[in-house]
Amino acid sequence: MYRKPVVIGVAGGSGSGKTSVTKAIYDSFKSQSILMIEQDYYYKDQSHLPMEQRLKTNYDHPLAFDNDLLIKHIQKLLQHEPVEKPVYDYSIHTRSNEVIYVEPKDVIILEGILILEDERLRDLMDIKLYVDTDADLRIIRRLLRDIKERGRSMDSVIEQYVNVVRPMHNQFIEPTKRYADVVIPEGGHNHVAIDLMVTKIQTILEQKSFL
Ligand SMILES: Nc1ncnc2c1ncn2[C@@H]1O[C@H](COP(=O)(O)OP(=O)(O)O)[C@@H](O)[C@H]1O
Ligand SMILES: Nc1ccn([C@@H]2O[C@H](COP(=O)(O)O)[C@@H](O)[C@H]2O)c(=O)n1
Repeated sequence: MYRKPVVIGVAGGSGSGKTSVTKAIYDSFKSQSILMIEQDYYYKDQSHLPMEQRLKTNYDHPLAFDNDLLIKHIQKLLQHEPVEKPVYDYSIHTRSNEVIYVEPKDVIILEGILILEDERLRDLMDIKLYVDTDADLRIIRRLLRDIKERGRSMDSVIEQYVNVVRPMHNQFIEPTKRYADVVIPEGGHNHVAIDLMVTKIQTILEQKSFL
């Protein structure tokens, strides 16, 4: 006998605060059974490509992601089977050799810029969130984070933002807001929205029937 997991999707532009929101929800459930899956970890494997080729990839386009593998993994977790989640290394623009063994849990949070773009992923979700933060704040946050944590230079972050991130955001990410059940302004420090989400997830968990 087991309970069907609750699946929550958290989308939003790069630097909007998706990871912060996801972590805040995760931390509220620590005593319970919860796991996070980052769509970034499911960027297509590029280990067969030379570095100069990897630098040219458009990482903000839906085709950059291996959603088939992500969906396969979610379906396994929904059937209470474990999966081996890939690990992504931003400094080499491909997956690392590691994998993380992930056990099924009662709550699964899926987080990523384009997590609401694929209808097959949306169909697996019980709740869809979109973290909505103005573009000026997003680029400032991204600049600081990518230099500190992702091994990038200021020039490369700005060049990528202007030529790729911004146009792809407007074409593919922002339009997915219409699929969201809840839009969370400003991201990780919106404690009211996070508390409301935690309460809602708890209610769904209690309502889910045992199979
Ligand atoms: N509300 C906020 N105010 C200030 N900084 C924030 C806020 N939310 C997130 N950040 C910071 O901005 C950066 C990007 O946030 P993150 O949650 O990683 O965004 P995303 O996952 O959407 O790219 C991180 O360094 C994070 O600490
Ligand atoms: N090799 C890569 C892979 C992805 N990116 C950028 O990451 C952004 C998504 O991550 P967030 O945590 O910011 O949501 C996305 O906008 C890609 O441009 C990258 O720079 N290099």
